[in-house]
Amino acid sequence: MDMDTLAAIADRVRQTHPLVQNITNFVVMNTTANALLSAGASPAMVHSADEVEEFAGLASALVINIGTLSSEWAAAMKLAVGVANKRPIPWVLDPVGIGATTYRTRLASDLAAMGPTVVRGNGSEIITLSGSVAAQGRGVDSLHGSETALDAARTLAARTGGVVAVTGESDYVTDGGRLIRIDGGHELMPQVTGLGCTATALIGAFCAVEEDRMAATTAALAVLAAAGRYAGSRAEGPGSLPALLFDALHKLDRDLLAGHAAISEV
Ligand SMILES: Nc1ncnc2c1ncn2[C@@H]1O[C@H](COP(=O)(O)OP(=O)(O)O)[C@@H](O)[C@H]1O
Ligand SMILES: Cc1ncsc1CCOP(=O)(O)O
Ligand SMILES: [Mg+2]
Repeated sequence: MDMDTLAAIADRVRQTHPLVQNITNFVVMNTTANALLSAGASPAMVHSADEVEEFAGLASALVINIGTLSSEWAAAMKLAVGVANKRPIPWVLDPVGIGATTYRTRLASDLAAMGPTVVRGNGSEIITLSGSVAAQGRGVDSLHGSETALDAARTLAARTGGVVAVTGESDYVTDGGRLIRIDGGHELMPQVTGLGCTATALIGAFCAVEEDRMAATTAALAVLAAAGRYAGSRAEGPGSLPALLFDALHKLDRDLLAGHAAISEV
């Protein structure tokens, strides 16, 4: 997978403005919408059970993020996923904070059993969702480096039949067989809430324009890694990072991508 291929996927998002439906958490709605817009996609935060199915009939991709759950939202998520699977359109699962409570763990497992096109989580979330060990994690932040979740990621991908991405200092993407590593980003990124959710939403947008889900997921994470490194090196701290990150996503081209992110097949 070369940078030209990945940059071409990013260009396609910019040219076609895919409509991305997000059922996501209250904390990150604004950040996620701005990141999607900066990358050229068209975000819509639509979560009421009264309209999620109709909207999923129009969207080019669906993002399901369990960050701030309630039973009403959980029901709406399952309705929207039902439409996504039937059409079909790609849908991406972010199991935010799985392991923190029994309810959250059960819902994330139910959703994973519905066949997400891609699951994206941090190390602790992917380890817990894979079910290889008892619930891990303390909240929404990871206690595990991404490299410690690689076996779990492969196991989970084999079970869902889709792609699994684990993020952290390095990001990894697997379909259960191949494993791709993405380097870039910045140490300030985990100090800003919502950048994992941003990664998940970008994966949704990129899957809307690229059938090869390994390539789409790698491209989305490489774009965020490059924009994050570029923005992080110019930021004074976590306050200014989001604004600089949106600017970097907006101006990202092949050279910025190749100069600030690295891809390798592991
Ligand atoms: N130490 C780090 N150095 C560079 N990039 C990082 C680091 N930690 C996280 N990132 C990046 O921040 C984004 C969010 O990842 P992560 O923090 O793992 O998600 P979450 O917010 O869900 O825990 C990803 O693009 C990831 O590559
Ligand atoms: C802090 C918080 N609490 C519930 S959802 C959420 C946001 C988590 O976002 P991310 O995992 O992208 O940092
Ligand atoms: Mg997260």
